[in-house]
Amino acid sequence: MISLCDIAKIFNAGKTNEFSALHNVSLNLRMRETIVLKGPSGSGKTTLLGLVGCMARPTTGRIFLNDREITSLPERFLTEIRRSTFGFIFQQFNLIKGISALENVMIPAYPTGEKNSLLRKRGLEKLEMFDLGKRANTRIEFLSGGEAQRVAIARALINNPAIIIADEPTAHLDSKLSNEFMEIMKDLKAAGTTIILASHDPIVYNSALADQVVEMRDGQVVKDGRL
Ligand SMILES: Nc1ncnc2c1ncn2[C@@H]1O[C@H](COP(=O)(O)OP(=O)(O)OP(=O)(O)O)[C@@H](O)[C@H]1O
Repeated sequence: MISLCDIAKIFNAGKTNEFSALHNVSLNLRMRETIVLKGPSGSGKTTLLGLVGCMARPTTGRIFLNDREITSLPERFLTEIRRSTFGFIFQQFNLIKGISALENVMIPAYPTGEKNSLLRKRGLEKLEMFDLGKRANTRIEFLSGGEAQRVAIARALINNPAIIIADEPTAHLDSKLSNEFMEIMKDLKAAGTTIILASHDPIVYNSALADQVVEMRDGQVVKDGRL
């Protein structure tokens, strides 16, 4: 279970441009389920994903990951939890041009300090999961949109995360690729992965995959429904 207790996030606190991005947010997210954060642009979805994924800390409130309070942990522990527990998929995939699909997939695993040959093997396995073994040495800019999407998912899986966090993953995809993305999420869920998606795409929030849909507006949860 991931529990958020009375979370607030204030940017630029004490300055003239102080902004309250999240307030009074309390949520329970169950492991092995699929949770969708839904809401208009600026409602706080990305900020919330960042807190859950240990990329930032709340200004006030506490976050528990499987009963361990993570909010007050020193930075090096947060970094370790982030690396070992979470896989991230970003809106425009954030793949690095000029290097190969395989090198992109390996990037989140470099800090583990594992031998390069082992990392390459692991990266290839992930690419092969998505039928991309043949494209391993192809530079990112030569891949199709669908291939790039699957490389981004393979990269998120390189450290075998228990939790996948995806921020507007279908925002730049056509309906066919969006549905393909959800099919891949379905397989990951079946394998026991917890999936947290932020999206205002009906293909995502109306998906049968969603166990919980959290609706956000102006930095607050306005609806928290289990389906
Ligand atoms: N580092 C920051 N400094 C100041 N304000 C920020 C910062 N990050 C986010 N915000 C503000 O917090 C609010 C919530 O942003 P957030 O990105 O979480 O919303 P969102 O629901 O994910 O929107 P989108 O769908 O457009 O990504 C926005 O008004 C944004 O401008």
